[in-house]
Amino acid sequence: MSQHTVAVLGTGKIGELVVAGLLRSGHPAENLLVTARRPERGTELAERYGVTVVDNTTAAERAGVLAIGVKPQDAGALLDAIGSRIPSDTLVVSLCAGLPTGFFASRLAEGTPVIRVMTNTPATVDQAMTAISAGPHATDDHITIAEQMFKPLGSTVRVPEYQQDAVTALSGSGPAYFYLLVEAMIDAGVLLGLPRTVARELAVQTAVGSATMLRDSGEHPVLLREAVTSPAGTTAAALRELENHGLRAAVLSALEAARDRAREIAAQAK
Ligand SMILES: NC(=O)C1=CN([C@@H]2O[C@H](COP(=O)(O)OP(=O)(O)OC[C@H]3O[C@@H](n4cnc5c(N)ncnc54)[C@H](OP(=O)(O)O)[C@@H]3O)[C@@H](O)[C@H]2O)C=CC1
Ligand SMILES: O=C(O)[C@@H]1CCC=N1
Repeated sequence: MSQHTVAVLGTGKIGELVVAGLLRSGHPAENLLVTARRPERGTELAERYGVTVVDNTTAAERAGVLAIGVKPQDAGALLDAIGSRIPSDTLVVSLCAGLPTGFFASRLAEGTPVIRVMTNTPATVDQAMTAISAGPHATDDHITIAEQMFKPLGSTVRVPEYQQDAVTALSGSGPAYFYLLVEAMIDAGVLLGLPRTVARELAVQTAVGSATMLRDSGEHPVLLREAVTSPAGTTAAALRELENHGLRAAVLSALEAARDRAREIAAQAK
């Protein structure tokens, strides 16, 4: 991986996480190019990471691996501008929600390998969940390169591309659902009279402890929940309210809405 020149086109939140992760994993800064729409963003990235800021065309011509980090709505214009400058042996890795690999392939030279990746913001603390799919012309070796890019940021899994909109709904957007729950628990603690700082510490450590148990025990969440739920106890009273208010149905609808939005983004992309 470190021998490849990697360019991140559109280095916003997710692009920056990729840059930071590559550097943390020992990828040489001199083999890393970034592009930014605003000059001040480029300066910020150069100062923070010691990476080289170039324009999109230069990145397209120089990089062996091109990560597309722009919003899906900006990807068409970007590819229309530089697609013809990307050599067909460049590995194109899309980080974009919704867009199928065919969207990119149709704007690239015939034979260019394309991979679709869906990561998430816990990459910040090397706890990302990244799903990787082979698109047109992507071989096992290309997938391995993508895995080497994302393994330093957390876990990776290979999925068929048709599952990527569901992945986006679950793990791509997923951190936001947990943050919302924690936020609501903090507010509820305050409602019950706890100082906000105490409520925050309780809610965050409870989330961290519960997540660690989920990962490390290998137990089904139902069993972990049952172990907390004493007969005629406090937890059962609370869980009844969550079910009464449709938490489970809300989660099902929420993920369907996210999946549908990914499809809509793809349908609207030009
Ligand atoms: N945020 C998340 O949790 C996740 C996002 N994604 C995907 O990652 C991608 C990026 O999302 P995110 O990082 O949140 O978005 P950001 O808006 O933070 O990043 C996109 C960046 O691309 C820049 N940009 C746009 N057009 C160009 C261009 N032509 N040349 C150079 N730079 C350009 C933008 O510049 P400017 O700052 O001027 O707007 C911005 O900095 C999206 O496709 C999204 O679907 C995937 C998984 C999770
Ligand atoms: O909200 C979004 O569209 C992006 C994709 C997954 C997470 N954030």
